[in-house]
Amino acid sequence: MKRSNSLFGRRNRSPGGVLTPDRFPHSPNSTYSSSSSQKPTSGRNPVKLAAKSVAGVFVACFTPPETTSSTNFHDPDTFKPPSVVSNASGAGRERRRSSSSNYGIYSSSNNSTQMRVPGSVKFTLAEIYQATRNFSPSFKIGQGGFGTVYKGRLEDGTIVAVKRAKKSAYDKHLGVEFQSEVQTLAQVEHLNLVKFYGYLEHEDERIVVVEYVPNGTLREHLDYHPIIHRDIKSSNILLTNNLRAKVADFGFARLAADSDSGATHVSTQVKGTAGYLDPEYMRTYQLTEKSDVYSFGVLLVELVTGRRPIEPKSELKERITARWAMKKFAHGDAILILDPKLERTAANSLALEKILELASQCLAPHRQNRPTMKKCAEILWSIRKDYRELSAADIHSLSLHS
Ligand SMILES: Nc1ncnc2c1ncn2[C@@H]1O[C@H](COP(=O)(O)OP(=O)(O)OP(=O)(O)O)[C@@H](O)[C@H]1O
Repeated sequence: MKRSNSLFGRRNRSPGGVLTPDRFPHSPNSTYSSSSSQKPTSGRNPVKLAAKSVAGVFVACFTPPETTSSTNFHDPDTFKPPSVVSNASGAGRERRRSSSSNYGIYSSSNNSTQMRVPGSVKFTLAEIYQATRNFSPSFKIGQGGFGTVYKGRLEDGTIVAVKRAKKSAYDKHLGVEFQSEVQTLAQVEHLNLVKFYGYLEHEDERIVVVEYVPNGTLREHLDYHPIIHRDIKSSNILLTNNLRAKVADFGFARLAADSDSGATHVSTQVKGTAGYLDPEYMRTYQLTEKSDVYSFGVLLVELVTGRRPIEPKSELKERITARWAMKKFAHGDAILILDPKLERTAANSLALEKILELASQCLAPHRQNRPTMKKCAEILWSIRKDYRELSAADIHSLSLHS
C-alpha cells in the first residue's frame, strides 16, 4: 500500500480505535504465545462482549423499528439453546402470585401467534413442554423472584420467553390476581413493551409466555468489561480502503479485572510481541489495561518514524526505536526521526511533536503514569483537529505565494 505523505494523509483516517502494544527485548517479530494459567474474569468470550457495547444500546434508542421480527425464526436451525445464561437475582420486586386454577388447560388446535390476538391465548402444558424441550436446563435464560425463565419455540416457529412461577412461591389465594395481571398485560401492546403472548394456569403451574428479546439486559450492557488485547502491534491493525483501522487478532485477549476492586490479572507467563511488551508487565506479571497503553505508545512511534519497534541492523543506540525516538524528542530533535517518506511541513512537524509527547506518556515505565486509552483517543482527536487547521493554512499561504 502506498503511504500518504502526511501524518493524517486521508480525510477518513480516524485516530479513534482502541488498543495497545507490548515490547520484549528479544527477537523482533516473535509472538509470545506460550501457555498461561490466567483465566478470563468471566467465561464469556471477550470478543462477543465487545460487540455488546454500551454505545450499541444508545444507538439502538435512535434506530428505527426493526422491519423483520426478531422473534420469528422459521428455520429450525436457528433455534438453539441460549449461549449465555443470565442469573438475575431474585431480590427484585415482589410479584403478585396466583393460586389454584379456576381455568384449567385450554387446548387449542392452532395456537399460532400470527393467528391470534397477543395475550389472548391460554397455552396447554403440552405446548409449553414442547416449546421448552420439557424445561430443558439448556434453554434456561434467567432466574428471578417470580421463577425461572426459559427460551422456547412455539409450533409456528415463534421464539418466546417462558416464565415459569416458582412452585414454592405460589400462594393459593392469589389466583385472581394472576388472572387480573395477565388480562392487563393482554390489553397493552407497544413497541417498547415486551409482547405478551399468553399464559397457562393449571394446578400448581403458573406460566407466562412473552416475546423473547435476544440481546441481553441493560444491566449486562452496563457491566461490559474493557478488553485487554495483549498483542497490539502494527501487524494486528488492518486497514480498510478508506484507511479505517480495525484491530484484529484477539487470540491473547482478556477481560480486564473490575477496576473498582483494584484487582489485576496475574499471569504465569507473559504474552505479547517483542518490541511492544510493557516492561512493568514483564517484571511483575501483572496485566492491566495500561499494558495495552504501553504497546500503543510503541505503535505511535512506529507510525511517525516508519521504523519497526526493533531494528536489529541499526547501530546499538538506534536499535530499540521507541528508546531512540524518545531520546531525540527529549533533546528537541524530533524532526530528525520523522519518517523520511513524510514531508517536513509545519503541520507534519506539529503533529509529530504532539504524537511523540503522547507516546512518551504511554511509554512511562510505571502504569499509573500512563494515560487511559480514552484519554489517548481524546488527545489524538485534538491533534487531528490542529493538524487539519494548520494544513489548511499551509495550503492557503502556498496559494497566495504562487
Ligand atoms: N422476554 C425475555 N427475553 C429474553 N430474556 C428474558 C426475558 N424475560 C426475562 N429474561 C431473562 O430472565 C431474567 C429474569 O427475568 P425476570 O427478571 O423477568 O424474572 P422475574 O422472576 O420476573 O424476576 P423479578 O421478579 O425478580 O424481577 C432476566 O434478567 C433476563 O435475563
